[in-house]
Amino acid sequence: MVDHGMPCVRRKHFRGKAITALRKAGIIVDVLGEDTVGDRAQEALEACQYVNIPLLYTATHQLPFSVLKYAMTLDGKIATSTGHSSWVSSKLSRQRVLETRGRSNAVIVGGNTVRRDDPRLTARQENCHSPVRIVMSRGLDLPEEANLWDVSITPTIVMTQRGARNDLQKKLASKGVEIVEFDFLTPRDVMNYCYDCGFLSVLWECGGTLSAPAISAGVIHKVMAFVAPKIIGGVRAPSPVGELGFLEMTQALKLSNVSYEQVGPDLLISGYLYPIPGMQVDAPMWEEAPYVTGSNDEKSVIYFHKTWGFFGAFSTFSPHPVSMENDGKRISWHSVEHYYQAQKFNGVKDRMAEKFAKDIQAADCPEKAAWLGKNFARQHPDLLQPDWQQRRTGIMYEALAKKFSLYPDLRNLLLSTNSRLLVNSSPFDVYWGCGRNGMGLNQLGKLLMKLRAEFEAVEIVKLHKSSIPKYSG
Ligand SMILES: NC(=O)C1=CN([C@@H]2O[C@H](COP(=O)(O)OP(=O)(O)OC[C@H]3O[C@@H](n4cnc5c(N)ncnc54)[C@H](OP(=O)(O)O)[C@@H]3O)[C@@H](O)[C@H]2O)C=CC1
Ligand SMILES: Nc1c(N[C@@H]2O[C@H](COP(=O)(O)O)[C@@H](O)[C@H]2O)[nH]c(=O)[nH]c1=O
Repeated sequence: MVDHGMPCVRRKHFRGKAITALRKAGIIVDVLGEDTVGDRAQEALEACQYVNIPLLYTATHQLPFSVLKYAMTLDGKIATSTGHSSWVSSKLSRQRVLETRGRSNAVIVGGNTVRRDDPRLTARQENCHSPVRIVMSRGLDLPEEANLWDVSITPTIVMTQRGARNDLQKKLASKGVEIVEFDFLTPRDVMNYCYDCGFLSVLWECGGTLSAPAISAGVIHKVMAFVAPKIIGGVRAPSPVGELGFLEMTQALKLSNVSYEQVGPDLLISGYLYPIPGMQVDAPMWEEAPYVTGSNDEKSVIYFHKTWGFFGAFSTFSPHPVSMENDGKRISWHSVEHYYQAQKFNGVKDRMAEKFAKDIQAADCPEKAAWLGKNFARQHPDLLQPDWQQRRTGIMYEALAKKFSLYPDLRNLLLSTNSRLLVNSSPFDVYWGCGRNGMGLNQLGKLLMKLRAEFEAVEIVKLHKSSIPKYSG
């Protein structure tokens, strides 16, 4: 395929003509399975897949392949507490970043990075491709003069919210900067925009304020972290990823296909937040049993997540009200999710905790109940009911048992899954779901399978009883 002898997979519809044409043009073409066989063919196939990663991700996710890159000190800071960050990583590491920029269609930073660093974000190579620079700024409180407004080398696009600082918009537009307005600026909207532009790979060089919502939105596929053997300290010094709302280590996002490379004095750690399409997940950091990948037979697995899916009723968000007993009183809940979230504060003798539980109960949809429950817990972990972490699985099980007992159709649907593995495929939840790389704990799936086994046991007893011949003396 390429002039330095790297092989490539041949597709049937290319058979013959393209290969001959390339060879005639003096390009060395190795055909897997013909010129390259055995272990080398496998290696070559992997090499091809790595080369094509942006294309594979873009095709699979319908979003450009996105890499979050940052340079941090050994104590996890990307700048000092004053925001000074030049430089955390070595010259050699920064050179690597320039090369990565040269292979990217766009580089994204947030408003703070522009205000603090006045970056150029070019690839700094003569006659070489430089990516389009994208600035995400909601308030548009950006300087009138900045390196990024010089578009003579490569374009700059400022993405903002409708109506933000029209005066500055005009000034920037007059310098040749493109302005794109969104009703509400989110990382996903920006990535959809990039996808529509035909971009295949995007490099995020922002700070933690923007990287966190980008990760939460599921638009970051790979992380490149340069770790410099330096310590800067500072409780307010920024870190590479801001608030993700996680409460326990089990929620940590685990990277797969991780590589470690020394670059000058620094260590470059790279890995994938989503499995590389078509490649086996290799997760060396995974210490718990990878429940979901336990079965090789895809047909034996039922994935559920969104309520509108075929098995959507398995989701705790499904609109099946449940009435649960509490202190001798029966209380009705709009969904299992409402009940579960409110239980976080149940029984806590505190007016605020009581109000939290009431607000969650009154939430007009399960999504709102989940959002409220998670936020309250994050802001007031002191108000969680004692031993919540230990008790929550049991609480969820009680609610599920009630839901599937109340609705015979749901019970039948659950029983119809026989012995198939049930997996909550939520990419954002590594406790109740399998997480984005399929390795989460899948607690919801496990509870449903436990419940199914209980229902089956009841069915067997019923069948047994009905098959005992009655004495008709
Ligand atoms: N060592 C390293 O690798 C790097 C270090 N840095 C350092 O980090 C610091 C800046 O990082 P940080 O403060 O986190 O800033 P970011 O670069 O993450 O920018 C945050 C800004 O992004 C804009 N934004 C647009 N949309 C959103 C959204 N949906 N959610 C959140 N923000 C959004 C906002 O701009 P607005 O306020 O304009 O609306 C927000 O203030 C600087 O000190 C810089 O030197 C930065 C990058 C890399
Ligand atoms: N501080 C820091 C980085 N910072 C990133 O590089 C940007 C500056 O790019 P430029 O103006 O083109 O040189 C800056 O705004 C931020 O996004 N990168 C790194 O590889 N290592 C570092 O130590």
